[in-house]
Amino acid sequence: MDKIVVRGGRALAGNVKVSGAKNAVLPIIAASILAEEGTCLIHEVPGLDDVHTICELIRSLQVNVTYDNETLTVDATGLKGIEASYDLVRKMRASFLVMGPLLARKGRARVALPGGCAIGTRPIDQHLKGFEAMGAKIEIGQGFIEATVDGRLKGAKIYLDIPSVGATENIMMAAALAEGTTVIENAAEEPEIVDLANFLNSMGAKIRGAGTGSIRIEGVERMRGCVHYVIPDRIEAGTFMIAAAITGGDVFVEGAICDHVKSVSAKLREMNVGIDEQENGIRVWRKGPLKTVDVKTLPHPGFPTDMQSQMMALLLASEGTSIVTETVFENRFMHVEEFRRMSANIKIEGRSAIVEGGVKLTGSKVTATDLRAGAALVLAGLIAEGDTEVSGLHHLDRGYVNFTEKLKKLGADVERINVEKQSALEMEAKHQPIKVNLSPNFA
Ligand SMILES: CC(=O)N[C@H]1[C@@H](OP(=O)(O)OP(=O)(O)OC[C@H]2O[C@@H](n3ccc(=O)[nH]c3=O)[C@H](O)[C@@H]2O)O[C@H](CO)[C@@H](O)[C@@H]1O
Ligand SMILES: C=C(OP(=O)(O)O)C(=O)O
Repeated sequence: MDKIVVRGGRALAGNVKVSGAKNAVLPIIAASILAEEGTCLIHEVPGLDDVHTICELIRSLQVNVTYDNETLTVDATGLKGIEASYDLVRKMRASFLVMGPLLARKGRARVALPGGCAIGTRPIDQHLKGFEAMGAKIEIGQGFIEATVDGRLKGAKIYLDIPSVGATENIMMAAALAEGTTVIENAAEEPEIVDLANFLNSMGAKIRGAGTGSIRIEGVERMRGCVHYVIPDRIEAGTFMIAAAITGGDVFVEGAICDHVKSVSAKLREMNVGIDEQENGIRVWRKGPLKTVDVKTLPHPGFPTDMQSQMMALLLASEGTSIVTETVFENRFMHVEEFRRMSANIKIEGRSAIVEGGVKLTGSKVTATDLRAGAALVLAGLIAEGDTEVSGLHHLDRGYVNFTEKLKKLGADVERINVEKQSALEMEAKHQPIKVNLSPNFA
């Protein structure tokens, strides 16, 4: 087990490079199993735990996968299985994204029920509604969802009750190989949807409208391998933008796409943070005292829920009271309790958190309750008095590559420590034999 130890007080400065987007690469890897011929060469693949989990999953379906130097090669020509086990789905909900591609290519898919998680119940009714509209029969039992279809899926008009990212992706992947045209209305508009559509189109799919609320997919009979470069991670970019702002630093976030982080940049500007949008990244610096702002999470292009806890950390450093409202997930305030351990004053009222800024944070032992909470606690640690120890890093490792190293390079006093190794060393030091001085004077 590891923990991150942060000693607050340093302003971050320098250049940090953003890795490929977790939320883009996961559906892209799921989609790669649609290729009946050729291999997919996917570049800018971050070495995250979630990426390894989805690779393990498609390997269990007899797909050949190799990962080298941020490039993933997928050969799905020999795809055989149709099942995603409970162990893999439990580890990572995005495993559910293989359902659409399997159903489209094999006519059958059996995937363990994802269940709830730390941020909410996260149902999958919209995914299933889409598959059913395309002619699939859905059965749920023994902890699995089984979808089957006679022949090919049929194109359909699907209206999503919620612009769900996962449902839009799953339906888009299934529809790519369906017979006829599918239209997804009230589709999610996140940049990751556009990246997936671009990938599918390079594989031979015919998708238009990705990035808007209405996506039109003309089904094709076969798909093939292709070459693709994954977009930079806008949530990692936003996290480093906040790291610069919270510490009163000056950081160039290399690779950040300005359009993808528009809502974060807008809020930072309102808070008195300097934002200089450049072609290959964004420079972020603190202009003066941080002003308060209210924040409401919404589907893209609104403020992302995946940036809510990091933003809350920043608001703790502002001068006054702000209100953070979470509308995407019903239970994404678990980090509040951990911030309170650091002396933060935050009150929860329904779906809103009332955050009192300007209270000096104190370093303490805290636990990441989900992956973004892990990053947010480290951010708070950067301005706390004394040491902050963040555990529960299996969450953080799902979504951030070399987080500690990247912060260190910017000048943060931060260390990742293996707890077992550290206590073994401490024990060893305690039990060192007492050295006897055998110099001639004592002989
Ligand atoms: C791997 C990945 O890309 N994960 C992202 C994806 O998750 P994910 O795709 O799971 O998120 P969704 O957009 O589907 O969920 C948004 C809301 O819709 C609800 N819902 C969703 C599907 C459904 O069938 N029924 C239903 O009610 C969910 O419970 C949630 O309240 O988008 C979220 C919202 O931006 C992000 O926080 C996650 O980081
Ligand atoms: C909630 C997140 O991811 P996931 O949907 O994979 O749980 C996230 O990236 O913050």
